Amino acid sequence: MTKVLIAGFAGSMGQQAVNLVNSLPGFEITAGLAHTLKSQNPEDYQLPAAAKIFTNRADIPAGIADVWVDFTVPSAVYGNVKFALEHGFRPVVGTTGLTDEQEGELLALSKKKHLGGLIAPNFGMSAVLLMKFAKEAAKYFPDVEIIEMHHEDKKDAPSGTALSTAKMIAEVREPHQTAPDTTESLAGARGGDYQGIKIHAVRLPGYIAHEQVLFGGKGEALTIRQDSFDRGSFMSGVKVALERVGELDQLVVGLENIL
Ligand SMILES: NC(=O)c1ccc[n+]([C@@H]2O[C@H](COP(=O)([O-])OP(=O)(O)OC[C@H]3O[C@@H](n4cnc5c(N)ncnc54)[C@H](O)[C@@H]3O)[C@@H](O)[C@H]2O)c1
Ligand SMILES: O=C(O)C1=N[C@H](C(=O)O)CCC1
Repeated sequence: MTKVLIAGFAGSMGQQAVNLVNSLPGFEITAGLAHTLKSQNPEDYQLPAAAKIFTNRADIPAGIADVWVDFTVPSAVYGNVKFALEHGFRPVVGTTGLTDEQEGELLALSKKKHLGGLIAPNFGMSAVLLMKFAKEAAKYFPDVEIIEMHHEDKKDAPSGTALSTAKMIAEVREPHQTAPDTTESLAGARGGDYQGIKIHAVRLPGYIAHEQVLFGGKGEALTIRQDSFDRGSFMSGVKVALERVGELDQLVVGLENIL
């Protein structure tokens, strides 16, 4: 039986992960980490009655779980993953907001500890395919902008998926600015900039998670779009990660790298 700790179990994604792990043969939730809680009864969050709830990660004993699933907040994720690796938990991380420098430090720590894990900015198949297709398209259409659209409760901007998309595109094109002479008469009108790739972040009620990658060429354009209409759509990727994480001997970034 693989023992699982879920950090952020009371949140929107945490609750999806709880339901997933409860339904998976061979896996059991043994612990949960939360920030603040209305109830200390695990069953109020669909956790098994025997699961231990923690509100301070320093209290979590090594050995209580094999895998640390993280759907928390950008401000907590680096400390959580570092703690997980230092205490022998294999991290499966959906929380966004890690910097390149933080990812590099965590990768080095995972190698030192010979402990595998996965950091995936998006567990949805449509987003993984969008990123792959966008990287391919950028070889032929190097002028590109990204529009990501999310619910109004999202804490970080741009989304982890949009940043990953930009990084993958940047691998196959020369860094350059499209329309470099544009003057912004309203600050921020041209969006954020990753190596010359503009990223626009939309936050609106009713939305869940969506992304468009717009490519422009001479007399033609290509638009690639994905939509996550339901948070349940991320769970097939989390399931793959749970099943594969035991085979990894270091941290891997991107679900596409374990499919
Ligand atoms: N990788 C993916 O496919 C994917 C999909 C959706 C969301 N996300 C990301 O997952 C994260 C969570 O999203 P959400 O919609 O569930 O958010 P949410 O706000 O609904 O849930 C976050 C939970 O984390 C808890 N929390 C806050 N600080 C904590 C800490 N220090 N330790 C433990 N728990 C803490 C909060 O109390 C809350 O219950 C975000 O970073 C989001 O971008 C990733
Ligand atoms: O709801 C969110 O928040 C999401 N965050 C991820 C991101 O930042 O890319 C993935 C999609 C949902």
